[in-house]
Amino acid sequence: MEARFQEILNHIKQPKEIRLNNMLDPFFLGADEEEMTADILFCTQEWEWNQRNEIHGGAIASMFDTAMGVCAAAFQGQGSVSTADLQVSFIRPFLSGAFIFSTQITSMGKTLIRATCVAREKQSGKIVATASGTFVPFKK
Ligand SMILES: CCCCCCCCCCCCCCCC(=O)SCCNC(=O)CCNC(=O)[C@H](O)C(C)(C)COP(=O)(O)OP(=O)(O)OC[C@H]1O[C@@H](n2cnc3c(N)ncnc32)[C@H](O)[C@@H]1OP(=O)(O)O
Repeated sequence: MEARFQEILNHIKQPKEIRLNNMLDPFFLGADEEEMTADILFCTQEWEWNQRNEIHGGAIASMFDTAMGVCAAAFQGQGSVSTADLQVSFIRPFLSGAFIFSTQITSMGKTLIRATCVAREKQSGKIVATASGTFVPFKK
């Protein structure tokens, strides 16, 4: 399973062009195949800041999209996924540093993959945001 995650992350980090997934720079920490859970680390960057020097909510939503999308693609075994919906709760500001996004694939259906994700500040372990999303195997 680790090889599959690395394959996906290498794939999204490879392009020389500027791409959002690439710029967010996700780092794989570990996965449990039976539980369909995985941890992905994001280290915040200055371009993600809002005017108050917090991480912009859109960047946080993108981290959730990438974390859960990578997990959905990894646990489905092959191919990519499209995001059908994404719901985010912003609990505490992302001030700086590193954040661990722990995804759980809650349902691997025939047509829909459902996931939840909890983001914690790495240093304190405090929950800073939560999300849920629905993903669809990419057909084209
Ligand atoms: C080596 C390893 C490799 C593996 C590599 C894994 C990488 C893994 C990374 C995961 C990490 C990233 C995660 C972020 C992922 C996102 O950023 S995805 C971007 C945001 N999401 C979207 O844009 C999804 C847009 N929505 C849709 O495509 C569809 O609504 C859904 C979600 C597939 C659901 O399908 P559906 O309900 O059956 O709808 P469907 O009728 O198929 O499509 C609706 C319309 O969209 C059109 N459409 C659908 N897809 C397309 C398309 N691609 N082009 C043009 N039109 C399209 C259809 O033609 C249709 O248009 P009309 O015929 O009505 O005019």
